[in-house]
Amino acid sequence: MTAALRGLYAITDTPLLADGKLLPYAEAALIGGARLLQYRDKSGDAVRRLDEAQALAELCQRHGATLIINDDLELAAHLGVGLHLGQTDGSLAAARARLGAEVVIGGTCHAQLELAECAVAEGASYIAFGRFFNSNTKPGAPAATVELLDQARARFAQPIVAIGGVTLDNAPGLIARGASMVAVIHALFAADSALEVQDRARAFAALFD
Ligand SMILES: Cc1ncc(COP(=O)(O)OP(=O)(O)O)c(N)n1
Ligand SMILES: Cc1nc(C(=O)O)sc1CCOP(=O)(O)O
Ligand SMILES: [Mg+2]
Repeated sequence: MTAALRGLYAITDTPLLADGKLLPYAEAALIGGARLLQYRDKSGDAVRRLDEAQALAELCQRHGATLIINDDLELAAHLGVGLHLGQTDGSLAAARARLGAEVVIGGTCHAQLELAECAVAEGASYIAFGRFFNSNTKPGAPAATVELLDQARARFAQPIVAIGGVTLDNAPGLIARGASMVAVIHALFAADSALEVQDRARAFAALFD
């Protein structure tokens, strides 16, 4: 079945979800209504990465959500799940050829429609633009404006992901301008409890009703 690419896109962050928070907080986001969950881990610890990604794949399956692996085609291929690639993370076309037609593959397009043209031509399932606001997680990411969303929506049929400093306050403006999904780390997972994550996820998800 093709994944519905609309709604809350939760992205994990290893430092933020240390001390045993990864699985309970990820599950809370899924219970709250996140439709996509990205495993974003920048460590080189292959054993832990495989363990964690496998556990997240089971959680996503249980909650009817789609798991996306950041950066790592081999891990995505091993688990048979989705993949997100940035501009320096390898060929999107090669990833599509390897993972097959049905798997969700996303591409980072920063604030450039030309990058989105390439991503679509190479088989991206969604195109991601950002950063729209100040980001706690990635403050140095190139900045994008909301006007870009108008242009992207007019030009592309593919679902559009908005990322970077997205909060419950600013997400409605992104959705109104054409974002099919909002990708969130800090405003979702920088929380004192799993219950708080669940409440925040539910509030993000309700913005798409
Ligand atoms: C949904 C989504 N959009 C953009 C990114 C950023 O990808 P990238 O530019 O490769 O940066 P890293 O996340 O790898 O630091 C993303 N991960 N997810
Ligand atoms: C991983 C990432 N990529 C970005 C981009 O603009 O491409 S912004 C970003 C960080 C998103 O985290 P937060 O919700 O905490 O700002
Ligand atoms: Mg990357």
